[in-house]
Amino acid sequence: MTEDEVLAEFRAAEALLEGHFILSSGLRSARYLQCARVLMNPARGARLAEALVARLPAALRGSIQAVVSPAMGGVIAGHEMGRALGVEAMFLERPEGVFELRRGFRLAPGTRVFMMEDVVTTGLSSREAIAAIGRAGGETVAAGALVDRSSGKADLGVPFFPLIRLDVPTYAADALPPELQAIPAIKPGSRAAA
Ligand SMILES: O=P(O)(O)OC[C@H]1O[C@H](OP(=O)(O)OP(=O)(O)O)[C@H](O)[C@@H]1O
Ligand SMILES: O=C(O)c1cc(=O)[nH]c(=O)[nH]1
Ligand SMILES: [Mg+2]
Repeated sequence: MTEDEVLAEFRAAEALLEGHFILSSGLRSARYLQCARVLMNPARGARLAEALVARLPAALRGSIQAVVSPAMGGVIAGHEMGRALGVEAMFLERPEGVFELRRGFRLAPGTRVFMMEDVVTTGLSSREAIAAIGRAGGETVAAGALVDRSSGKADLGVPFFPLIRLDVPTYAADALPPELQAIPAIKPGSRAAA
């Protein structure tokens, strides 16, 4: 699947939003990739996961033993990656503020994990997820995301395979351009405000 074909899936899902958004990191942006709208169509989610799996080096692909993803945004993306890779998919959640495996999910020591996100902006959520996988005994051998909007800046500490890379500007809350200052901000994600 080409970058244009992936973007066409996002457009068809009405997932390319414009406005004034408060991101998980607290940064602001005039654009938001609403992956939940992409993944609400199971066939579309499966197509995108298969496209990402097809991009993984064969040796890596064959070595992955589990997919782990950070809730909420990563849950469906991770589940579809598990289906495409033929391995189990689990998710991390943070009801007490720090990502952990719950619900009986567990990793045998040394399990080779693919960490799957929906979107990477600063990479903080991904790094927190990878740290939680390590605490649970797993080894994150690579990470993926539907979208890397970090402009190539996010360093996850493991090989990273985004389906598409987008260059989308972000701004500190006290350095907004006039067009964003003029619009009320909304916060679509679920991380508690800092
Ligand atoms: O790279 P980062 O700067 O960490 O930003 C990306 C993260 O932000 C969003 O999640 P959010 O924290 O909004 O919560 P959600 O997944 O529960 O919607 C998204 O799902 C990623 O997890
Ligand atoms: O950084 C984020 O929180 C974020 C950006 C984006 O475009 N989409 C999303 O779901 N989260
Ligand atoms: Mg998230």
